[in-house]
Amino acid sequence: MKELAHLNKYFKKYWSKLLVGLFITIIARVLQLVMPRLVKESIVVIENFMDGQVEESAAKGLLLEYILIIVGAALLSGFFTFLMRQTIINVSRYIEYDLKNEIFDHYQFLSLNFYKKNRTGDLMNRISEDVNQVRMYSGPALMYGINTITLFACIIPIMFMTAPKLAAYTLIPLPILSVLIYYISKIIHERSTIVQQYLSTLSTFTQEVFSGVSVIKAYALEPSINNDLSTLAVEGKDKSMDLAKVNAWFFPLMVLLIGISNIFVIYIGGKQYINGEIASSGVIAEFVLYVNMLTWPVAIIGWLTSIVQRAEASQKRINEFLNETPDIKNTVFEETPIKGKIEFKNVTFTYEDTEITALDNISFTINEGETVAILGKTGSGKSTILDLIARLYDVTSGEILIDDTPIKELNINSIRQAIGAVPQDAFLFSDSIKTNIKFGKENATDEEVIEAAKNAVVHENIIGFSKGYDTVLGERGITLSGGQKQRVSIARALLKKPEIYLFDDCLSAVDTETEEDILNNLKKASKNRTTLIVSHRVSSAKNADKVLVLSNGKLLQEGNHTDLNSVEGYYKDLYYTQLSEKEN
Ligand SMILES: Nc1ncnc2c1ncn2[C@@H]1O[C@H](COP(=O)(O)OP(=O)(O)OP(=O)(O)O)[C@@H](O)[C@H]1O
Repeated sequence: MKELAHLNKYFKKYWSKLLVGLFITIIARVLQLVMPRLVKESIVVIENFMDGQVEESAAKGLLLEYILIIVGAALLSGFFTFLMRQTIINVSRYIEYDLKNEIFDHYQFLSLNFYKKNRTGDLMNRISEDVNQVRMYSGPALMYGINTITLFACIIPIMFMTAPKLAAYTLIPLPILSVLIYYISKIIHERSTIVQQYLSTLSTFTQEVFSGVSVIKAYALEPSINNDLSTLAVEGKDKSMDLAKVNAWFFPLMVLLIGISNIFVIYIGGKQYINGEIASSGVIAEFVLYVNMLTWPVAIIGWLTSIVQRAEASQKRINEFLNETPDIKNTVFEETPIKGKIEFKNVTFTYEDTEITALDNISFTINEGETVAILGKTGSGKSTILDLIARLYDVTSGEILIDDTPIKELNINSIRQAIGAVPQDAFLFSDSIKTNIKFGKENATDEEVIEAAKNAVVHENIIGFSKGYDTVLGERGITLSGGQKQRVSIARALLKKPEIYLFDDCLSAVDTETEEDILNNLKKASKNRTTLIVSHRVSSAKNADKVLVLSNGKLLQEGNHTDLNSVEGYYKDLYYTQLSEKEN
């Protein structure tokens, strides 16, 4: 229960509703007790009538009175049971809502490293499946727990007061039922976890197949994919059958044990009645009803135990993530406006997971408003520089200064708000083009969106779609070409009008002519704004104030186009190679 203590703050939050639920449950169960007692009284009345102790009309009157009370109590008990669910189960839904929000908020707060260490499926599972297990504890388990305790507390003393020996014999099979249900629930849980795992493997597999359907068709992989799928499906079916087998034991066992308890009541009660140890056969009927009322709560003890164990395990998994702290910590809480000067001082950076040193003792300065192109072979560390400026990672050694202040002494939100980043793999949400562009500035007007799209040279493409800017993208809509995606992503950054632009190889999928147009527009749009353009093409570097050439994480060359073109080296070679490619 140590892990589940995390939920206590929520129980405290909703304590008044839970207290009301507790009272309602007690009332509902007490009302339920009216029926067995009055059934016994009715039989006593019939026995007395048979013995001639009561007149027919008086007996009929009493029976009618008892029937009406039983019906009234049953209706009231039903109504209170409804209220019980409305209070306690509703509280568990509130707790589920709060817990999901808490986890989601925490996820957003964590650094990129956390997402690299953990698989998306795992993140999703903890916020959905695990929270669901925990909800079973905070709702149904709590409700049935209170229910069971109340029923036990009321029925068992009544039984012992009415007929102690009969009560003792009748209750013997019930703990056995409880233990059996506990073991069966445990096996059911183990097997259903395996079935769940198969289902999730199957859905991940099919999801990947659907996403990569073009590759599968192009390589005619359908037969082998079908084979893999049917192997997975057959294994999943076998596991489901295993689960169905134990599930099938659950109710027959319950019925068997209730039957045994009933036989005890009738046999021992019957003997006691014959011996005169109990006054009326009505007691036997009363006890049969008690046994039936107790069976479900007794069975539930086993079920509750396994629910609590499962919830504990799920909450442990949730707590593991909730206890994660972000690697990148914001220690400055007031806003720190950014102008745009960037300085790298002997920066070395090694990725924790791969232990690849992406940047090795790099130093350079970019003045406010300057445009800098970063060139270099693939894997030379260009994107890493941009990630470090956005403080997605902290440097391993050395220092990054923004506006002459160490980056760690600046508010992390202020830094990110001052940045308009266009990543290498443009990511667009399954929403309209307009919403995707407005991601950069939520309150932007339509005119501003159009202006940004024009500067990114994608406006003509957008208005070519029948729904224009309202065209929905992604799974629910159309698929943009690689170049169109990149340009929508550029429009998003331009709309933001940030102090620092970070363009990460974002023109790789557009033709050289469009690239030229975009670069000209960028020049205007990014005037007086610090701009870093990572590229493989010299065309992106020609107009830059400065060019940085990287090789294996080291700074190989630094200078402007003219400087670098006048010395032998990577830049000049690249320039002439690309020039001759263009001419050819
Ligand atoms: N998230 C990451 N985790 C671990 N290693 C990484 C990560 N990103 C990059 N690397 C490694 O760091 C090195 C530098 O990568 P980086 O992406 O900065 O290069 P790049 O110059 O931008 O390459 P490209 O031109 O292909 O985009 C590479 O060896 C890469 O494998």
